[in-house]
Amino acid sequence: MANTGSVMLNQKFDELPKESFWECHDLYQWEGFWYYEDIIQGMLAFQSDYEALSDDVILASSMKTGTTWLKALCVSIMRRQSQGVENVPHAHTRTSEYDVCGDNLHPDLGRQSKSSDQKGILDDVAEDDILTENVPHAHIRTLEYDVYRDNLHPDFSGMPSPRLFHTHLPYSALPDSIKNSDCKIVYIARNPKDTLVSLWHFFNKISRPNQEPYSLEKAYDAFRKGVHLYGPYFDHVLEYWSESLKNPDRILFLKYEELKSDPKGQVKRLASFLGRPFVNEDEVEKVLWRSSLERLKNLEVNKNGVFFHLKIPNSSFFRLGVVGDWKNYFTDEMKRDLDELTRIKLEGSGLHFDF
Ligand SMILES: Nc1ncnc2c1ncn2[C@@H]1O[C@H](COP(=O)(O)OS(=O)(=O)O)[C@@H](OP(=O)(O)O)[C@H]1O
Repeated sequence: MANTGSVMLNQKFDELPKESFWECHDLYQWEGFWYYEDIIQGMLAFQSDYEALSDDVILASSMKTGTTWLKALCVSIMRRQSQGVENVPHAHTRTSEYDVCGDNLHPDLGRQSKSSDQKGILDDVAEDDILTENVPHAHIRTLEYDVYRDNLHPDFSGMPSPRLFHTHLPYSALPDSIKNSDCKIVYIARNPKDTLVSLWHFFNKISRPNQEPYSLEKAYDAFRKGVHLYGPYFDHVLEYWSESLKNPDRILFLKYEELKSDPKGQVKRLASFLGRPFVNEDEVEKVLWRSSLERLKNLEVNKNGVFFHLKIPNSSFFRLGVVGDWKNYFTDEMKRDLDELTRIKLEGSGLHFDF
């Protein structure tokens, strides 16, 4: 079955539109969006195999829009001790590390010891604080990549509910099983200019570590045309935006910039949507601190660990995390042009990014 599928797919790949990405990867266009070949294979397996449960939570995002932060927030929210032991899905994120994908993957748990320079940060470490053990991506897996790329029928049977997963796929590419279920989806979007700058830094770091950086001008052109991993960015954002308008109880649409400007308000909104409202302000503060960039990037596991699935340093997921970093890179013309493209693409949708 799997072999037949991959033979058919190989034939199909020859017919797909193909473009180079960062001059070191091939991207294929599948139903309007651009992916690596192995991601298309993972996506097809995900689409045909995944059976959504009504209490699943699917986090979704285009790349570099706040995925790592959203995963950290959801891990922290779902594991809060104040919910009572029976409500805390103690093992469920950890289950995704071991049971879902098999435990032959040797996750780098990197459990740390307290060295004097980390002491301030690690004073906060508690039993329920698994973010100290591994990068947020290892706790909430990206389905089409970390789960289905190497496994056509992963075994989810040991996983307590609610199950938390993530996907970078556009809404149109989600399995029908998710679209037709009551399970919740949380999408995070970010303004296109910072998204592009973040994407540019990330792929220069992971794909061209010993080469000249891919120029910002080329990256800009590719982003503008929508030819980037999981692009076009605007189509991705708009699909989830319009679904969230149709179905606000099922799809929560967050913006990175709003999480930055009103962290407490937005994280309360997120916790309530997940069915885990906070009982007091201390809890809100704790979740925000545990998930903060400042803290995460200084944890030993994120400074020196490697995300075994992508074989890239955990540190590459944490950089500046500010709104408006594009101002340090864009020319006036790039700003004008991308703002105009954004205006055209989002016109009439009700969605806007004022950053
Ligand atoms: N905890 C936390 N808080 C705030 N911001 C954070 C956090 N973790 C990561 N980041 C910043 O998010 C950017 C990475 O985006 P993603 O996590 O979506 O990347 S990925 O798609 O999962 O590879 C990247 O943004 P830039 O700094 O602008 O590059 C990260 O620095």
